[in-house]
Amino acid sequence: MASPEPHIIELAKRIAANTDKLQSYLTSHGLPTPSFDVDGPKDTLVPKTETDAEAARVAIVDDTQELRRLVLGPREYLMSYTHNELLSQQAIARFRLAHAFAPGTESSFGDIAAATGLPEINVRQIIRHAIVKDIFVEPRPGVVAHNAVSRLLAEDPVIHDWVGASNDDLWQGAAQTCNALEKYPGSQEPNETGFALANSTNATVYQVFSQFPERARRFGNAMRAFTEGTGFELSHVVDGFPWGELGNGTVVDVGGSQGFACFAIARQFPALSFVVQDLEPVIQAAEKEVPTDVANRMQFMAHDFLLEDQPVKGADVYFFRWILHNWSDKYCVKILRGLIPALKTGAKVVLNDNVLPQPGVLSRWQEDRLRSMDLCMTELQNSHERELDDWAKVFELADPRFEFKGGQRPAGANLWLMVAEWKG
Ligand SMILES: C[S@@+](CC[C@H](N)C(=O)[O-])C[C@H]1O[C@@H](n2cnc3c(N)ncnc32)[C@H](O)[C@@H]1O
Repeated sequence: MASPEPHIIELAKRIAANTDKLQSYLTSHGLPTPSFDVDGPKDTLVPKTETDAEAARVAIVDDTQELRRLVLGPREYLMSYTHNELLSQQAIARFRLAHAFAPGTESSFGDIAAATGLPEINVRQIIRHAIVKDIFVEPRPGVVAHNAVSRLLAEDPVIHDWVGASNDDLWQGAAQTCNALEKYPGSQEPNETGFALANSTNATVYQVFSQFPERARRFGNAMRAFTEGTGFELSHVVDGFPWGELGNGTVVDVGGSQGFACFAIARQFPALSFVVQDLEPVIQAAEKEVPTDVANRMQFMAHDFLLEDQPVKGADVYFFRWILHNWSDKYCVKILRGLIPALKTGAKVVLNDNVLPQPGVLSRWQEDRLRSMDLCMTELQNSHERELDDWAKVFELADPRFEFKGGQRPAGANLWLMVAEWKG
């Protein structure tokens, strides 16, 4: 019997086959091949509906990473200085190195130093480190030019904000998280976090950002880059719950921000009425921007769910989109108990939120994103992402009269829709 093929050969063959599949898809749809040339595409765009081509792309990401780690071996893998990747990205964002010269032109370390105020020696070390990570190119010694990645940083302010916030805010919090876990063992408080230690404060992330409007703006923009991506479309909320069965009922969107989710639902279900609740400053801004086609069915209301019980009594649905994952179990229980005085029998609490998968269900790449977000919640808020059973437990802890009915992730969506019914 032939001995089985070594795993690295199996991986390499799979990578070749999937790369072929991806390129055939791009060619047959007139799409550009991936390239970091300065004029290369910003994304390798394969619509999620193209399941074969997208599966091939995802498999390439997973398999190339595994192959790389295998050929490094455990020792070199662990000794590969991955944190410095963040340092050169942080420096590029902090000192606006990508903005020091225009895409399509060339520059020198000295000119970049003059444009940014950084010493030339630091510019050289940062840019040359970034170049080995595929950001910028050096076509001739000492001459720097943009590639597609540095060009994106130069031209897309939202991506620039994402890189800035993820390094200056998230990475700093991450680096202090073990210190916070030691200092505040088992804490569920949002001000006893790595982020708080990194900012030498005992304030929460919201309180810190309220003191630094520019950081708050950048963080908000960075989060928006994330939440406006594929899989977060509001159509999943509109189509993923039987809103029509509520007839002319009322939906309260708790922590509803500007009310975007309600606007989308309202357009599809003209008999429903909505109350959008959020903190006072958010509501003040939101009220000024209500689209006229739904304005007569939208009420905006300042409501702090940590300080007050739910003031809207007898609604059919209390909707929480991307709210409870921000809070530890202690605060989720508090928020849910705050609903109880308002709940009529049969009222539903609808969550639109992350659900952690069991290990190995998703691709390694997708799972890594979710596990990273899980850690992020701890770094920032002492919260964590939850498995479906964890969500059930939160309702059970809040009150046994909540019947958690589970949920589903609409096809192509990132967030799940989950329902609990009040049986009180
Ligand atoms: C991650 S955002 C989600 C916003 C919206 N539901 C969405 O899906 O886009 C969290 C929201 O919770 C709001 N929030 C935070 N603390 C709150 C509190 N104590 N009471 C009410 N809203 C709060 C924030 O202002 C923010 O709008």
